[in-house]
Amino acid sequence: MAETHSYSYGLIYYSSCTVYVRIQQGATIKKDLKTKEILVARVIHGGLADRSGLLNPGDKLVEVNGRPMRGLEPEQVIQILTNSRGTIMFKVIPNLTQPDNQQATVFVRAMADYAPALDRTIPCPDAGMAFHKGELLEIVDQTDALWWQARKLDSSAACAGLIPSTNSLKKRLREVWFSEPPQGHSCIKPLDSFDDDDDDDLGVIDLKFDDTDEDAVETDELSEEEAENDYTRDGIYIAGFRRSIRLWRRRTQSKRRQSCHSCCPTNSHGSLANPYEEVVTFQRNPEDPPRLIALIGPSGVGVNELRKRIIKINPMKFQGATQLRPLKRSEEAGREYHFISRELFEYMACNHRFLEYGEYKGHFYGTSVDAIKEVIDSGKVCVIDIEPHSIPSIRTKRLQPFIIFVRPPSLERLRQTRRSAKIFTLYQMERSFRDEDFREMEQTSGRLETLYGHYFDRVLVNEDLRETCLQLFNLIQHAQEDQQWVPTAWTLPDEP
Ligand SMILES: Nc1ncnc2c1ncn2[C@@H]1O[C@H](COP(=O)(O)OP(=O)(O)OP(=O)(O)O)[C@@H](O)[C@H]1O
Repeated sequence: MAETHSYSYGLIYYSSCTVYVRIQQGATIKKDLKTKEILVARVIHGGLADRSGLLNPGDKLVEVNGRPMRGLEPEQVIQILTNSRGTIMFKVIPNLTQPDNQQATVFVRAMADYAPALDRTIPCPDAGMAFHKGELLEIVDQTDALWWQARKLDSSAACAGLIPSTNSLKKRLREVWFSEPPQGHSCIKPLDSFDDDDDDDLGVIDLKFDDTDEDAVETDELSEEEAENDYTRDGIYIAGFRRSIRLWRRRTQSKRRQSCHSCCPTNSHGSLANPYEEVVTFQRNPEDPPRLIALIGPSGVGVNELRKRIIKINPMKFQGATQLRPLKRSEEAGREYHFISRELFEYMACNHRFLEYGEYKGHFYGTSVDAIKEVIDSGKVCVIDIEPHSIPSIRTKRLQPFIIFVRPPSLERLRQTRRSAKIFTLYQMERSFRDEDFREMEQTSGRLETLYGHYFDRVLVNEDLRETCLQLFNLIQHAQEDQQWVPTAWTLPDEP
């Protein structure tokens, strides 16, 4: 049965099969279709009725100002209330079999959007509470299997609102998902197919290439041996992201973007599994390994630059994760890369041991979870730059990542601050930024926030490089030392 209700005495909302009405602020009533009696359906947490303690679900509303209620329709009851002036007297027969409502409050992070106004199934749309992905909710009542009551943590509203239970929301998301046109899963590819597709990509790109840029073109002549501003300090090797990895990212960018849309856990299909993620406040014990710091941002925004700078400031405290690749003459095992056989690489890829992997010029490259863990276990803060689709792989109890999204400033500020900056493109190693790069950065940034924003612990606007570096430094400290909301699963003891 659906519910209708009124915020004040004057407002009535109801749907056709509805026999619930909200009286005053904080309760809904319903008509029992068998007995024709008017009952209190629900008491809204924090509302007037709840605070008075006088009304409970199941109470029979016998009279209002001396007028019998039996046989009336809920909207007639509301009309009576609307027309009443001064004190309104309710005669109520209490429901003596109150359900045990002593449940613990649960905190969750919404992993899907919800709009009561668009939900045909909500019993009482006016009592519903809209929320967006990423918002923290305090669930105060779960007595009803289908509809819970919750408050937003960052809201000052005293009154709770109706939200769908996990199962109701899953059902609704499933309906939405089935009504969407099917998406191709281009992400499901055997390892070997990367090479061929990359060549295709290059073909397309070559056609688009602007002649005036010829001098700067390096495409396939890019030196693989070339490290990128890598250097050693105090005997510690400090690496930026290797060019080969970044080139691979560039080459496969369009495909990975597609795959994000069709099968990433942030679309309606993915959130089906867990539309509410239970969370708790968490204070890291100083004795525990540091939390992983993961930077995410649109290409060119400065994620790699920030990461390198932070590590350079204090290489004894911060470190990147060593990547895996076949050994070359000039390289030293365990410095830029760890080296493993192709068989082992494929085995690790199949067993989800990489956060990210790819192939460039016949060589596989990857960042393994073990490499990150190695840094963390050494007591250093591991700072990595990841692609958004890798977020679910790192959101584990083992790594406990603090995810920072690096957002570009306004177009105007980008033009001003990036005058001497060089963009790294598939066609050219380093060229000046153009307006179209800035616009693409802005669009990608918006898309990433829409798709993945609920995973971001903080957003950092990279305007002035020195200032952003300082802010990043402070954020990293905050991640390690201050209390935060994290998935409850991270705090549970390991199963034997
Ligand atoms: N705040 C800033 N002000 C000026 N220049 C910046 C700023 N942030 C980054 N840059 C410069 O912008 C360029 C691109 O930065 P970076 O290489 O870190 O991009 P990215 O986010 O890692 O993207 P990609 O991985 O695609 O290269 C570099 O030349 C970097 O020095």
